[in-house]
Amino acid sequence: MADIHVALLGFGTVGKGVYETIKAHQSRLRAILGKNVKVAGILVRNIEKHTLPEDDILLTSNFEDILNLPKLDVVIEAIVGREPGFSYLKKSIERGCHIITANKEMFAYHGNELLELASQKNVACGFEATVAGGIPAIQTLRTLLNVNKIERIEGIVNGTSNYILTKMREDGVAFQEALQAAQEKGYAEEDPTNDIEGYDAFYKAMVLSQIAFGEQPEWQTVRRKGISSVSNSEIGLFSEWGLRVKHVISLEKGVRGLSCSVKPVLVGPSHPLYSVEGVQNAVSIDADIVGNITLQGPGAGKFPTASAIVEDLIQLNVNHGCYYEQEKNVRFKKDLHHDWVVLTNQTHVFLPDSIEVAGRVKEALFVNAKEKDIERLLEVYPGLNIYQLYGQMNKEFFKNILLSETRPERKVASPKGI
Ligand SMILES: NC(=O)C1=CN([C@@H]2O[C@H](COP(=O)(O)OP(=O)(O)OC[C@H]3O[C@@H](n4cnc5c(N)ncnc54)[C@H](OP(=O)(O)O)[C@@H]3O)[C@@H](O)[C@H]2O)C=CC1
Ligand SMILES: N[C@@H](CC=O)C(=O)O
Repeated sequence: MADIHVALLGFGTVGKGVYETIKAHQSRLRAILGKNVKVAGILVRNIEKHTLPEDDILLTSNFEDILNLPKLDVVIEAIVGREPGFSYLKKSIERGCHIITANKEMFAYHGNELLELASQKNVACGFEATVAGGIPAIQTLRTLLNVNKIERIEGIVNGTSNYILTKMREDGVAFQEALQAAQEKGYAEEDPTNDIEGYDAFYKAMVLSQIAFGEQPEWQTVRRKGISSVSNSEIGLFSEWGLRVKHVISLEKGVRGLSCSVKPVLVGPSHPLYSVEGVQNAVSIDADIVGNITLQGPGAGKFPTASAIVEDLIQLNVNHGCYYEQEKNVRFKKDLHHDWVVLTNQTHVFLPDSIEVAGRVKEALFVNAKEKDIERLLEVYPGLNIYQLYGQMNKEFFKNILLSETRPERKVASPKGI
């Protein structure tokens, strides 16, 4: 039986997950592909760190050794950052290899160029693992929603942030402790700045935007905020009110063109993202024919990510080179009003008439306003913490908050040991 020769660039959490998955599922892969999948070479930064269970795999820190392998069909990239991943994948395509990547930062910058080059060279490019770990969001958009026009995408796409926020709320642990646990579990990047400051989610939003809308918003117009400023006391207060802090990306065509935000928001129990907890991610897609589809599953980690990559391996053959680029969607919607919670921190805040106050509880103002009015407010009062509210700000909502406020002892989760 013939072999498919694969090279792995990177042998960390993801690379090892792919290797072990290929080994453990060889007979299934053989049954689907009619070929054995053989790992022929592995590229790492520092070979001293690694030992391989098989002798016939080339382990190297020199990419040229990989390119010079006598037989090479697919190059799977799971290293960190824009370079050298991009250059390595370009060279792999030029050699005539199919490529698969998990590297969202690199793909947000260079995805189009790689897809174009792959199509010229008649090879395929898989990138399922770049967004939301094991959830098949990319293939759903790429191959299953072609007649539908995508109107809006909303999602929790960073496993580390969701894991940290859940741990802080459920166990009262401090931010740093929760982050360390996420690193130990292989969810967070080696340098977790991208995870906690919202860059990782931003890159994933750009990849989604490209396939859903055929374009990306101007990067500098995107409001990006991570979770590093969310405190245990805020989480405790919101939790008393029945609300959860979630880090959410939102992509939509509005009157001001394609808009995108990446930020922590408040989610009420009636909203589908409320129950997405721990390392789970969710991608919620609104399309004109089908309506809403919400995909939920593990958003990071060794095997969920390996699952996305190995499924891409199957798609290379089944769906060779298929890439449907969404036409630029020219649907315009009204600039909508949203609900927001403004934590004034005792600052006296003057609100313009365009911001309607629905309620006030102690230092929190509950308002209804357009995003641009909130942006203007933040320009005047940069110190305010403002959360968009997902869920309904109705009578029941305020009744619950007022009830929680009149309870004799208010318990606010605080970091352990503080
Ligand atoms: N962890 C996760 O849950 C997910 C990660 N991803 C993405 O997958 C990629 C890999 O992530 P992960 O496995 O967690 O990262 P790790 O830090 O665990 O592993 C990175 C691997 O890449 C190798 N490497 C780094 N730089 C170079 C270089 N310049 N040349 C050759 N090899 C290099 C490292 O070599 P060495 O071992 O010698 O240091 C290591 O084996 C990242 O882009 C990440 O964003 C995507 C989805 C989920
Ligand atoms: N660090 C990322 C890994 C998956 O993309 C995350 O936490 O989501």
